[in-house]
Amino acid sequence: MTKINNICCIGAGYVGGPTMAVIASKNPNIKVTVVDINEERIKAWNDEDLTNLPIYEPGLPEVVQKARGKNLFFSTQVDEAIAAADMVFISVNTPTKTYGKGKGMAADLKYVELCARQIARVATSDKIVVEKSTLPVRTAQAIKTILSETGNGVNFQILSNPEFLAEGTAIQDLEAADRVLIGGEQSPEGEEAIQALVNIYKAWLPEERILTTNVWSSELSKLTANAFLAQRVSSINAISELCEATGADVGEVAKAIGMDSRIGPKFLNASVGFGGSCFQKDILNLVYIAKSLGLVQVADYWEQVIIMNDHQKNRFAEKIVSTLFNTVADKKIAFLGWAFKKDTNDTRESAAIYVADKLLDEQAKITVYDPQVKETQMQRDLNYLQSRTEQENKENLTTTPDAYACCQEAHAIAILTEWDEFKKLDWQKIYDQMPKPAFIFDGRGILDEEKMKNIGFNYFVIGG
Ligand SMILES: NC(=O)c1ccc[n+]([C@@H]2O[C@H](COP(=O)([O-])OP(=O)(O)OC[C@H]3O[C@@H](n4cnc5c(N)ncnc54)[C@H](O)[C@@H]3O)[C@@H](O)[C@H]2O)c1
Ligand SMILES: O=c1ccn([C@@H]2O[C@H](COP(=O)(O)OP(=O)(O)O[C@H]3O[C@H](CO)[C@@H](O)[C@H](O)[C@H]3O)[C@@H](O)[C@H]2O)c(=O)[nH]1
Repeated sequence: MTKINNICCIGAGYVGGPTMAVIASKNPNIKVTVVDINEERIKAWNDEDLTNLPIYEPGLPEVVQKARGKNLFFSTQVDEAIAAADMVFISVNTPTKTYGKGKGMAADLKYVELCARQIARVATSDKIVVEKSTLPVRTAQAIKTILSETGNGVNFQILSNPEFLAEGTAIQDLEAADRVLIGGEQSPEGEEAIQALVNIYKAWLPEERILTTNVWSSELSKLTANAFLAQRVSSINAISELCEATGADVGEVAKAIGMDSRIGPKFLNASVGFGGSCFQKDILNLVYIAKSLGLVQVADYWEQVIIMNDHQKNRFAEKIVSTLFNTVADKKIAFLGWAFKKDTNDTRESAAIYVADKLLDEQAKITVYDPQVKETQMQRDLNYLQSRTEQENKENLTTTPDAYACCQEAHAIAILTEWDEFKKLDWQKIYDQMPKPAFIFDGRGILDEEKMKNIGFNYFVIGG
């Protein structure tokens, strides 16, 4: 029976950091070292001041504090940590390819391959290698080939253990996971490796929530779960446009359908469009896999989820322009929120970026307030699109650390992220400081429509 004493996790990002912090805090006898090539990130993970952790995630500082320096370590010494480990998690980024074959669709596996090669180069003892990153089906086979051709007599077992945490609720998702999925080889050695990983999760999760499958099912289940979740958002967003055209209310429709136990109430919030580092990337990857296999109808079916999401972001921006008398040129538009959802500082694929880009094309002046996102990040997000010069982005999109200052003198307020604190703002005070007519475009449906209208706002909500 393989007993794990030492874990190394390659990649100290949104997944590697929180996941290993929870594994370490629940398994005090296992030494867990999280390594990364990004020195700044590792420095932040080791910062004495826990408010400086590189990731904003409720509950994370407490878990890190519990284990860090005892059995949880963050380091840039990648080779040493790999060499010492019985089990190595690969938790590096797998973004959409931006070049070559599959550009704009396939997952870029170069970071994963580099990890496999590094493990192969450094290992002198047998190891279980765990795919934590989200990967296309059959990637484990590629990793296995790289690892088994080293010729140094070291044995490797490859497991797929996709992560299902959502940002903003990562700690509770990890501590009370609906399920943990472990895919492994159907052989005595494979079973033993699976069991070693099961034992780690069993430290805090009931065994019936730990599901074991073959490797390919595990890899495909991760992509499928995200595709189904994103599909729900695009489905309700499609209905939101229909609601706006007919006088139905998308909140009421979502409640009515969600009470059907076959549909269920979760993930039915109409919005300005889903963002985040996973949904779009994983669906594009699924579409690419289907296309590569000649499954045209399957590919088209899932691609529609992305098409609908792009449409939702566009039409929100267009609604702002058309409502403001067809011009936002030189008008101040206040953005409340930049993160892709509340309770995270992550902005990857955030709808706010695309809405801002469209409004900047229309020569708007945007001011943003987000409680956790830094201005440098916002500028990076915009510059990445290459729609205009960095100087122009800097001049036309500014930030403020205060929501009231953000909204002062604004022609319109656009709510892009559902931060709880936005609900508690003094909306009368905000109204008093705006030129009239004053507009709110609630892209998250978080404000009380009647109250806003009574104050005097022209209030537009998605699906209302
Ligand atoms: N973010 C999420 O909520 C989430 C949830 C579930 C699954 N996933 C998947 O998990 C994986 C990681 O996502 P993330 O959001 O944590 O990414 P991330 O970009 O936040 O972190 C990845 C880290 O890996 C590091 N890295 C890359 N190559 C390396 C190497 N060769 N050696 C050492 N470090 C290296 C990077 O410097 C980076 O800090 C992705 O495949 C993603 O799809 C993400
Ligand atoms: O009813 C809803 C639910 C979500 N969203 C949006 O959808 C996006 C994604 O939200 P969420 O799924 O909560 O966050 P992620 O951190 O992206 O988590 C998803 O992606 C992760 C990475 O693969 C998976 O591990 C998680 O299970 C999966 O929920 C965000 O922009 C949300 O605002 C909506 O617009 N309406």
